[in-house]
Amino acid sequence: MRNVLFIGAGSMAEAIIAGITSSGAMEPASVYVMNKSDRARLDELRDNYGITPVKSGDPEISQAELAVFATKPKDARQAMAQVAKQLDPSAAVLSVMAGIPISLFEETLGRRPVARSMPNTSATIGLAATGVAMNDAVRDNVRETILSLLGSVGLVKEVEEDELHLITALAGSGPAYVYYFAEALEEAAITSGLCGTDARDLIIQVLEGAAAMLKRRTSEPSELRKHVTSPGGTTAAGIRALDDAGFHRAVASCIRAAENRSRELATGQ
Ligand SMILES: NC(=O)C1=CN([C@@H]2O[C@H](COP(=O)(O)OP(=O)(O)OC[C@H]3O[C@@H](n4cnc5c(N)ncnc54)[C@H](OP(=O)(O)O)[C@@H]3O)[C@@H](O)[C@H]2O)C=CC1
Ligand SMILES: O=C(O)[C@@H]1CCC=N1
Repeated sequence: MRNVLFIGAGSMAEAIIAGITSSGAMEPASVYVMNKSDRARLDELRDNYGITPVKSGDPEISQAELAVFATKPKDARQAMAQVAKQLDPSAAVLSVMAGIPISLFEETLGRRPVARSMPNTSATIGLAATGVAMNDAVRDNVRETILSLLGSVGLVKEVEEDELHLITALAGSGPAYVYYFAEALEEAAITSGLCGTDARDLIIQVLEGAAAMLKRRTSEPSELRKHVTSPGGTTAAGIRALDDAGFHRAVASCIRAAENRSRELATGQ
């Protein structure tokens, strides 16, 4: 892929730009970025990553082989309209927007290869967990390019388009749940008397250690939990308190609410 155009220059665009430029998947100068109006933001991305800011009407738009749509879902139609006349008919589309269906790109930008993905902000450090669905105009070479581009910023699973709602709830939003859990742990630790720095350092190490243990895949999560839980001990008391507070129910509601919201976004709500 020679030239990639990002339409939208917010946190998700930056996470992917950081990932693909630092991994060497793309030459920074071949990465073009446009937004709605925030020129200072484009300059910041240029200074940090060496990418090329562009605006509507610039010739780079018609040179793009891949257009990455990364605006908020509510701005999707306007963003498509902004480049529709200039995009080359053979340019492929990669969307990272929650809820926006492949069919909307086909209707607005004409029949062309479209991949709809759901990465997450851990793309910044090459650790995204991404789901992607593609239309049948995507040929093998474009599929490989898209999978390798997304693969350069983390793990990628090719899925059916309808599954992306659940993947958005689980993996797109997922880092926020972990940060929220970290916030809650830190608040509890500080309230109970630990200093902020110690609490933060210990929590980060707990999360990193537990993720690394899970990643070895030598034991099920429930087995790993049992190894920590001595009968009549502290962990059992803590888990009982989580269960009494409806932990499983809360997590299930969280995923269901996020999945439902993704389905609503697909209908323009
Ligand atoms: N944040 C996350 O964790 C994740 C987000 N996503 C998806 O990524 C998308 C972007 O989210 P996020 O990066 O957080 O959003 P941000 O609000 O950070 O960024 C949105 C960007 O879109 C630009 N924009 C708005 N309208 C237009 C337009 N008409 N033409 C060109 N650019 C436009 C904005 O420009 P300006 O500032 O000039 O208005 C801004 O650069 C969303 O659809 C979200 O669902 C997916 C996975 C994870
Ligand atoms: O909250 C959102 O809508 C976006 C999609 C997944 C993560 N952030």
